[in-house]
Amino acid sequence: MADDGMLLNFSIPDSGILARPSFKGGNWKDRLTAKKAAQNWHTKASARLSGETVPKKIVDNATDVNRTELGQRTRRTSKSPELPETGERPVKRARVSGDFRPKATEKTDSGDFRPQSNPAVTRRPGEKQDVPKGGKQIISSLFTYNPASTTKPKASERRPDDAPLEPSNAPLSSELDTFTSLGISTTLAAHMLNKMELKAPTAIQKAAIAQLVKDDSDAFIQAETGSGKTLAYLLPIVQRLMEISANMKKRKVDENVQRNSGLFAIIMAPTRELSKQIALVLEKLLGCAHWLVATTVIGGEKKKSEKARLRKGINILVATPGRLVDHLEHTEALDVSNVRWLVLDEGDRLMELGFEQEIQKIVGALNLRMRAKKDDKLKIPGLPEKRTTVLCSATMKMDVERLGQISLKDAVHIRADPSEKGQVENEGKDDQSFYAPAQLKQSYAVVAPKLRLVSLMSFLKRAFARKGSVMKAIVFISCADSVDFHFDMLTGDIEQKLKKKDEEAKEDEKDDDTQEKKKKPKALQQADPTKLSVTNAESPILSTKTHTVTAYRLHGSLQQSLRTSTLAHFTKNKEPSVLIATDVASRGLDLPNVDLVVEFDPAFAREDHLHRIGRTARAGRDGRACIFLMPGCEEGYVDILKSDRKDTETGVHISRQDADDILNRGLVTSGVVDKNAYMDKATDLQLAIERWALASPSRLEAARRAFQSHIRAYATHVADERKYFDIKQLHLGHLAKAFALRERPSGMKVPGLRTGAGRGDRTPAKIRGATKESVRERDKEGAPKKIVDLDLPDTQDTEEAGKMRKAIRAREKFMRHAGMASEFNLG
Ligand SMILES: Nc1ncnc2c1ncn2[C@@H]1O[C@H](COP(=O)(O)OP(=O)(O)OP(=O)(O)O)[C@@H](O)[C@H]1O
Repeated sequence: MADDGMLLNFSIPDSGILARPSFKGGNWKDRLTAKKAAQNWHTKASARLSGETVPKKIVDNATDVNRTELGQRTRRTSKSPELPETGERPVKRARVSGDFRPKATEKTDSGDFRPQSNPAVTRRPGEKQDVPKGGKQIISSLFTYNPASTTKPKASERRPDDAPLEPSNAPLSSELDTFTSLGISTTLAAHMLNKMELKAPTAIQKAAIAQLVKDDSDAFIQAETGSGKTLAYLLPIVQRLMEISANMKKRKVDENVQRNSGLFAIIMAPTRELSKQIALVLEKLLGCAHWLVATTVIGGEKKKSEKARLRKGINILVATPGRLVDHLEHTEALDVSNVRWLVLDEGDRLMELGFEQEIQKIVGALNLRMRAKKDDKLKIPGLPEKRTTVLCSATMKMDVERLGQISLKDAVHIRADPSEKGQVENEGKDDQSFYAPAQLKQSYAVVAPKLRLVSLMSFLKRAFARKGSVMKAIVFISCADSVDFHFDMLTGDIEQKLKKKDEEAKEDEKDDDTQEKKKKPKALQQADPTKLSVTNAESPILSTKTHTVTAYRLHGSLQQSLRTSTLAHFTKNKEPSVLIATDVASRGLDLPNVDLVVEFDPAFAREDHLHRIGRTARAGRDGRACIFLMPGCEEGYVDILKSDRKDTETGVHISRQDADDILNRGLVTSGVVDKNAYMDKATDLQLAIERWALASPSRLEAARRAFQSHIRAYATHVADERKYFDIKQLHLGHLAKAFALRERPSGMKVPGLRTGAGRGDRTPAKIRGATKESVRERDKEGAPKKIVDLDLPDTQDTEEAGKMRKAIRAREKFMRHAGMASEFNLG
């Protein structure tokens, strides 16, 4: 065969065909450890190639960083050594607390194998490590031992629902549907058009206004979130009062209704924020009837100034129940004998929060004083003889029936006419089914506990990547401590830690601390978790070169004035922003331009979920919502969410995302799916967050508190849904990683967690033999905090145990509600 002139160079280098990888990143010790590990493997691999047998090395499956300085994670890059097929681990791997799974070479989610290399951890020299007394730092790789999804995504779930959907809560578009056609005066309608830009009523407004303007029957207004229920009850009241006023003028009884003519309407709402919001809408409406005066009496405000306002005279009062009862008992000037409209906004929430007694007291006082005034000669002409009570919510069941017994008589159930555009035909359907707005695009993300934190970051990074794609987002988190932790992290200098990951020069190490301080942007230094006075700051990790993203926090432990100013700031901010909040922001709040709601922690009940996602897609606008679920029993919750819309065969369309998609889209900018790239980036991010948390004792403390509170909150899902949110299925060790923690949960003394060795059954909710006091947490002042005690009896099958469990659940529910009441700082 003729020589074709090509020479193939098959010469083998002296080092052999197995090139030694070069290691970058980590400090010198880390690199040395990794290098040794690779050398070790290299020797074994060479020996195998030459047919020698290698004695099996017994490796410790727990790594103690107190003992061993952990090496730089051996990345699975093209430079990394390939995995030996024997299943031997080249280096030690870390074991996650409570993780007793096989120690052999591990299979990743995608089915490929990754070496159980040194744990993915680097401790920066100079980092202060607040390691628990006698405790170990448990470090695990992000992508190992994650539970696999138990469900297969359906083809339809894989694609986002791009079809434009008819909004179900938008104003009606027919020319015939006007406010005046419903009995609203031209003055009021013109005012709404000119000053509030409200042209036509929504479907629920059409139904409610027509009823309440002409009739004094009690009513039960139920419509989906963002459908304009506030105006549905406010407009008829203002209209009726304007009519009475005009009537007085005509009969020359008086000039007009004056502020001292009497209190005619009371509107009660469960939270202070909602009360203020209602008062704001009312104030705008009263712009065309300035002689009518409205005010608020809510907890957290100065009682003295409220009393002064009540003394001057008020026609419409917006109140939280606790404060109203207080004034009824102690403020003589508060005369309720003329009250003819009582509105209970978010009626179901009022009952849930245990305001039954307060409502009973208020209704009792109104009845008593109204009767006493019956024969009064100085009656206001045109004032109805009977009081109308209106109950209002997007979700109402069970408790509301009880509320109805207390306050409603022969109530009319007002719902949107199903023949209106976008409305759901409810005929023959469960009367207690509630819907999310039809145009709201929903998705769920299946994310393993260890990946939760990086997935959230990636999700938000992606959402805010392009300016204008998402302007405002709300992230719902179960408890205040966790909100603080996540807010602090979002506003922390993690990006800097990420950038610095490869700069491991010794000079750097020496003055690491000072450099850290210098590089901290001003805004970030403010965002100290211990300083609750800071509720907004720039988020470097979400901001891009072209725009800044601001993070906000909101929860019930913040001072009322801060809560109010935070919401006002978030509302006014024209730049991209994200609000990290507890359920304090879930009910009734109308925050403009919220395009995305993320339920990072699922709501405690399906109704709460509907209210949360209802913060977007309001009044016909678009919106997106995503709920994070963990693989396993939580995935079953999707079926519940799908049943939220029963007008279609398949239920509501909810698309699915997996952690891989989220991480790839959020962290890898090339757009190409590259498993190695996103895994590396996610690991870097997780490490940067862990280093950031470890660098400050106060942050570490905040992370632990957040983790503990999260577990406690998890135990308070309603009984019906506990099969999806089963605390016994929670892998606490993995979950701790989502709080940037490297310590054993048992060492943290999580209430409800069995401490010590032998946690084989991993049933943290069981605290057999534990006294309440032993799991009771104390607040800063040393006062015992409320606890959720889930102590279940061992004899679960006996009738007695069944009864006991019922009683315990009832108590839990109470505790939850009691906890929420304090969370909201109500009344
Ligand atoms: N007729 C209308 N035309 C246009 N926008 C309206 C109309 N009525 C109300 N809105 C707007 O719709 C938004 C939602 O109204 P509102 O807060 O009353 O909803 P809701 O039904 O009480 O929601 P939720 O159940 O979440 O409390 C507000 O921004 C309000 O200004």
